[in-house]
Amino acid sequence: MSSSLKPNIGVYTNPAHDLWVADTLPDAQNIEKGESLQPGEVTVCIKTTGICGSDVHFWHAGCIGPMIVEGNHVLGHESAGIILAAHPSVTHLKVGDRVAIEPGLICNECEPCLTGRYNGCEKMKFMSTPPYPGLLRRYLNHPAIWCHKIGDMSFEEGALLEPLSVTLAAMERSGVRLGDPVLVCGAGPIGLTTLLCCRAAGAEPIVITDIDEGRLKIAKSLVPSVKTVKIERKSPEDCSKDIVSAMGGIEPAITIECTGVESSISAAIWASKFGGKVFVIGVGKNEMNIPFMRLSTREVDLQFQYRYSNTWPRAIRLMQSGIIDMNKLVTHRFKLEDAVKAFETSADPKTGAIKVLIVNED
Ligand SMILES: NC(=O)c1ccc[n+]([C@@H]2O[C@H](COP(=O)([O-])OP(=O)(O)OC[C@H]3O[C@@H](n4cnc5c(N)ncnc54)[C@H](O)[C@@H]3O)[C@@H](O)[C@H]2O)c1
Ligand SMILES: OC[C@H](O)C(O)[C@@H](O)CO
Repeated sequence: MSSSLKPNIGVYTNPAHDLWVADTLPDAQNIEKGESLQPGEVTVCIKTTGICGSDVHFWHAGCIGPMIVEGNHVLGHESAGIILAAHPSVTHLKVGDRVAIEPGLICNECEPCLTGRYNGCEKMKFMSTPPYPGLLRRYLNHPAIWCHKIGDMSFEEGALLEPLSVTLAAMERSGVRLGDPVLVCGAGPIGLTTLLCCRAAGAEPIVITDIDEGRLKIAKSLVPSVKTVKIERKSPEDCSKDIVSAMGGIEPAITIECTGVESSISAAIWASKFGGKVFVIGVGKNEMNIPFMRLSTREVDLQFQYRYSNTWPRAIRLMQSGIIDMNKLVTHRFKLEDAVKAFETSADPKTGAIKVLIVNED
């Protein structure tokens, strides 16, 4: 290990909506003395971290539903880096290995954990969801089992495995098949990743919606065959007519909803074919009005996703093979020391930011 580590710094927010970079744990001196690791842990020098909409939300709103920022809180859960030290009990990772970090630490005892759907673990410590500090730091101690080797993949791609994981979980449970007419609502990072996955899965035709023309242009540049619909101030039922028309008169069999906005979910329900499915990744208000009788009389399934489980190995294969290329989603890069600028850029729609990355240049 290097004998002169830089001080460990992290990116914080608090209930007063401040955002700042300051010292954090583990302390660099303790890392150097080899005193900071518990059995099963490794120290990772984090190289790249993506900013997620939820990070911006924790900063601006101070909460997501019941997850509330109550003190000084480190953000970030989309990270990749290099192993700096390993506890002697760790056998499958060594110093110098490049890894992507899965941010959720589970209890391994409850029914969801024991049946492989560990995203349902009630005791999940999801790094960056209060009160568990996030990954936006220079150095991190993390259980080795939640560090996935990425070979020679770039750290940027390693960081993008987390949003890809969200979409892969949705792809698996929504059951998109070859030739399915698919609607993707929202062309943010998750919607665009979903678009790439639906194209790779052979969905056809694919329509993507957004209220922002710029984001629809990016969708078109990623997947030229996609049909785009700019959502105007119309009723959800009228928006659904625009969607079906863009699909060439075909009603979507599956919608992957990536906004969490009530009117968008409703439009997707109105557009769906009899027996179709609206699969909601987006998160939104605690309670919503949706066209219940349309769901009922058209036997449209409404399904939801909460994070992911067992997606990283699959995501790594897709990224490494080039089947999914998310590099074009990266619009901005900032140094860790400039994280405040990075967050301001990510939060400002005028910047055209899609995925903003924070890079530790050590
Ligand atoms: N379920 C999960 O585990 C999980 C994980 C990650 C993200 N999410 C959620 O997924 C959603 C998408 O994430 P993101 O990072 O892409 O967010 P984002 O905010 O960057 O993107 C959402 C997009 O939806 C567009 N939009 C807003 N209203 C719309 C409407 N009425 N019709 C069509 N488009 C509309 C916005 O312009 C934006 O481009 C968010 O709600 C996020 O919190 C959920
Ligand atoms: O990808 C994971 C998600 O962003 C998180 O669940 C976040 O929304 C709340 O913790």
